[in-house]
Amino acid sequence: MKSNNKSLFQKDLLNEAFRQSFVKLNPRLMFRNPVMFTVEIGTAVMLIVSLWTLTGSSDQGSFWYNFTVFLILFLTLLFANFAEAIAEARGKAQADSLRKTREETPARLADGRTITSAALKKGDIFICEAGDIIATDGEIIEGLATIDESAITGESAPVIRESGGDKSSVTGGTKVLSDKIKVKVTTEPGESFLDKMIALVEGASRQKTPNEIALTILLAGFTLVFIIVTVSLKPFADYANAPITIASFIALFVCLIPTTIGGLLSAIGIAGMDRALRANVITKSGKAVETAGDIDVLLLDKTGTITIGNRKATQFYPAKDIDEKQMIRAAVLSSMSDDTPEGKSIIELAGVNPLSYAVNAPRFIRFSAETRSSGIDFEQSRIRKGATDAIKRIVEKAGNIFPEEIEAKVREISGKGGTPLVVSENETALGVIELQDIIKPGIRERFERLRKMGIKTVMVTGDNPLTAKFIAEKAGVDDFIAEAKPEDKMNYIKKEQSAGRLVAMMGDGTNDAPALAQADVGVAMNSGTQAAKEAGNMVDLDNDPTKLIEVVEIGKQLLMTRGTLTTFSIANDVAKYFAIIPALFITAIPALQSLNIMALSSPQSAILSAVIFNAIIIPFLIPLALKGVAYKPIGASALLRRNLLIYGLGGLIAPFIGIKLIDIIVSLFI
Ligand SMILES: Nc1ncnc2c1ncn2[C@@H]1O[C@H](COP(=O)(O)OP(=O)(O)OP(=O)(O)O)[C@@H](O)[C@H]1O
Ligand SMILES: [K+]
Ligand SMILES: [Mg+2]
Repeated sequence: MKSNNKSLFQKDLLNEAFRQSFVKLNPRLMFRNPVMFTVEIGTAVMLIVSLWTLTGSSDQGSFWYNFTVFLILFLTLLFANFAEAIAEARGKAQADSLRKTREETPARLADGRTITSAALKKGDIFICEAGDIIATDGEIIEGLATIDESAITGESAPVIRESGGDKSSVTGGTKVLSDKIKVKVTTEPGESFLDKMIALVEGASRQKTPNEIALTILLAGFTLVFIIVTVSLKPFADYANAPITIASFIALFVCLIPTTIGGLLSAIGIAGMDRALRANVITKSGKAVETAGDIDVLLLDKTGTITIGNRKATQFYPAKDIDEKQMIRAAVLSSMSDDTPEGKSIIELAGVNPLSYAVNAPRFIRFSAETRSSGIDFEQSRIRKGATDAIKRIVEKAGNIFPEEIEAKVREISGKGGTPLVVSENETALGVIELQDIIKPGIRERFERLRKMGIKTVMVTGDNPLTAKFIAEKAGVDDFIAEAKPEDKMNYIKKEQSAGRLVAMMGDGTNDAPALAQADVGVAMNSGTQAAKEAGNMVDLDNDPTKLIEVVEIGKQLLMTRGTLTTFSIANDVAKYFAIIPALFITAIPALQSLNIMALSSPQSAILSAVIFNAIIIPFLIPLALKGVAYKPIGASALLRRNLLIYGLGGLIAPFIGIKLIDIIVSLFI
């Protein structure tokens, strides 16, 4: 997607949008937009009035005048439809490029048969080797491979995906560059990640967000009020003996109601999701993008998010009376079937083949974020390795003493930001393994930016408080939670939410799924596990944990664009009253001439100029609606002041100039 960033108005998109502008005139579609729907009724009435004047009746003015008003209103409708259509067309173009990625590919099953990707069902297992296109979404159950994901991310650097751990997901349409993997299908045909995304970006499943619905209702309310205002002018005009033509009534009404925002509202929403997609973030709903704009707290994982995530064993520290060989044996045996990066790195550091230790009928205990330990049972041996507090509990529960020198070593390793893993055999502590991880470069600056936006960052980790503190300070997060189990993350989110705060969370592991689901904005990494991706409401194709910063900016930009264009829309109607009201009453009440501050040449020219301005302001603002107003992290009130000045004052003044200029041109013709 990054690779085919399109310019705002491409020729094929324009053609499609042009066609859709007419299709959308269908009153049944128009009805969803109350402001433009009333304009459509006004347009129809003007067509009837124009035809009526052809019968020779002259009290409504000439055919050409009435027909011109009709044409301008018709154009207003087309412009509003075009705004929505061009926003949708841009989404469709993205869908097409995604669709290319999803083309039929052969899949080689584990039993040697080859079938087409469309026939793959959930649970099937297929094999991919260097050069193969991965047939559909799945999880690697065996092996490791470098994969080119540029088809979906536009990023050409290959990525590594491997079984076990939190980087086991593969996406259909991506290409294996080296090695061989066994993949278990995780989706039913037609429901793959790409299928869902295509439906989404095509707008098929786009629903109005609650904010958008609220604004639509508000605008409908405005429209109703102005219908009453316009209608109540009638007795007033009769009393003043100043008959008002239907064209004048409708022109006044259309200028009074907020047509600018009414015409651009839905384009603004579509463009927001589109911008997220361009940032390589797939959003399951427009609501998530908007909510992101209001986030107060951001929860981040430590391992893999703030740090690179390949925690590597760097040193074995045996306890006082323990032989190093004995400790290494226990460390290696406990990692025999531990395919986490931690487990693999322990075997690597030991440099021993685990099979060289003969063990009978082993039972492996896999690592879980719940127990924070892993290990092996065989014959008379129970070997465990894990977080200090987890192992300490095991040791002390059996009535054994947890050695002081191990406690000291643990503190020392943690104090430097390393992760200590304590090894025990038969409930006796044997020593400590030091694991190290690297803080991602540039992360501090990114957190600084979040702080300027007023967002609190909280690091959550299963690691001990000392390690957590070290990393938190180094990375520059505002707060941290240590020794957190999966439900702790979720409970923290609940607590913040009950205090009225909106919480975002990024995660990739299955253990993050409950928290991702609970968060107001849950962003899962595309490389993450299937459970994480299903629980969140956004997926980041780039697997960049700091992507939330961009998502927040896109959300803020969306909310701001909607707010400023609403302000603009209402402000820019004021000049139109000054154009139309004097024009209506000028003959009956000459005193109203003083309101004609633009010195418009004639009543008819004034009315035409106002409706022309009202129409062309919509296409004028389409680029702004699609690109969004510029976001600057300068604090909410400064931003509001700045926008009110530009769009409020600008919206007030611009039409006085615009209408005057149009009047000069129009007066040449009438
Ligand atoms: N393979 C493993 N075997 C045994 N213990 C482990 C293993 N991997 C990690 N641990 C221990 O379990 C703790 C919790 O791990 P977990 O993956 O839940 O959190 P984390 O990786 O520290 O933090 P994050 O939530 O940021 O991923 C780790 O801090 C470590 O002490
Ligand atoms: K208007
Ligand atoms: Mg982890």
